[in-house]
Amino acid sequence: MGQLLKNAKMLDGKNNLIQKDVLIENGVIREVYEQISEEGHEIWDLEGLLLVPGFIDLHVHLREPGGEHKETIESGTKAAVKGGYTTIAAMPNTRPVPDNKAMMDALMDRIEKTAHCRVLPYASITERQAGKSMTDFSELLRAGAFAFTDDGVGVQSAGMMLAAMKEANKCNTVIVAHCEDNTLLPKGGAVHEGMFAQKENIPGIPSVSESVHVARDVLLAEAADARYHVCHVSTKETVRVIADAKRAGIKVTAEVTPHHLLLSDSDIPGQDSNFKMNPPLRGTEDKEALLEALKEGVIDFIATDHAPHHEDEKAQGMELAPFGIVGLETSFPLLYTNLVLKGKWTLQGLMDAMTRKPAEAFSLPYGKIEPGLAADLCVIDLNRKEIIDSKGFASKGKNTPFNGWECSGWPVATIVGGKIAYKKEEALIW
Ligand SMILES: NC(=O)N[C@@H](CC(=O)O)C(=O)O
Ligand SMILES: [Zn+2]
Ligand SMILES: [Zn+2]
Repeated sequence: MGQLLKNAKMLDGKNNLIQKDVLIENGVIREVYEQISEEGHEIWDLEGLLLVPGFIDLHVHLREPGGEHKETIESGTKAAVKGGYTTIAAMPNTRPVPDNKAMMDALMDRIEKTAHCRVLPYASITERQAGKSMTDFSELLRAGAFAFTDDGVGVQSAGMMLAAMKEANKCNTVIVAHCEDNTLLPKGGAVHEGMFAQKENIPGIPSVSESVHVARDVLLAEAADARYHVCHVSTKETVRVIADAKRAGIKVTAEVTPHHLLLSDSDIPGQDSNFKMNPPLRGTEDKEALLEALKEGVIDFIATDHAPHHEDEKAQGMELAPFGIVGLETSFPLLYTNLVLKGKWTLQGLMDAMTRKPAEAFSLPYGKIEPGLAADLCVIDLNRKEIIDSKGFASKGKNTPFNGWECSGWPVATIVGGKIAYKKEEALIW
């Protein structure tokens, strides 16, 4: 017996909505067709709701181990499936850092036991992410590492980055980079070096602290012939560097967050630490350049950089609070409402940036609704309106700058490997 999803609206790849049935058997998509016979199958009637591939978020902080007061693999993946995600990649800035086989084994075990969706664990590039000595890539890959990053800090030494890229090339893996040159950071920098920083007299983080690292790294990637990915692009200069690198044939991909697409430093209402993240919200010109870059494919996909922190930590005020905001439970409704419904982008473009594109960039067998692929799916009610209220989040992190925003387009069911991982009962008849 299979599960037959009836009357689903699906995107056809060209931004048209078409009605199809989807048959799942043993967790795998068996058939996608206009009308599939109901005989012998369990029927899930979607009544014209949108059926899409489960979202993929390759930049998530789950905080376990060591930061369980902020988030756990359990709570973070619960937030993920509520947001429509079926695959997420977990950043290694935990305590301890997954920088050896024993740690990676333990992490894989926790994922296996507690995760509600697929979790791909990053290993660190350097031991303890200290930037000094490289981890054992092949051993970590054998233990299950997805790719390598020191996210949370930039790899300061060009020599170390080049060595890591050469090793990545040998091991057929990807270097994923948080780009930030510490020598360009002011002491206590908390927001973008721009209007808001000036007005509030807060030390500003300059755009060049990001772009100079990206410029360095694409040249290193060229020298090492490595696959290289840029995390959370925030500046127009970074966009220009990536566009140039792609033109030169360098194997670079890049991501952008929902918050950098939707907010700039002019939207920061005052000293509210829910608007403090790294990289910071930049100027409006940066924000516009990021959306253009995403539409043109200079930036490849969207990642949330879900970075939960405890209320008490965030309550320390703009200058002392840790960097980071949550994103898993609000990304699609925010982007659909503020980009698609406002005519700035197509639904197909947005969907690809959250499903097919991240999968292709990292050669993952997900991100499409096709026979033979895992039944990782999300059902969305495009007409459902809700006001964002972090009190209701599944995530332990309530640190969002989007509280009170009214959005349409809420995920109402998420299916991972053919199993229902999340279902909003009141929104569905099945
Ligand atoms: N993005 C953030 O503001 N914070 C991240 C670290 C990071 O992504 O660099 C975190 O771990 O809290
Ligand atoms: Zn980062
Ligand atoms: Zn991050």
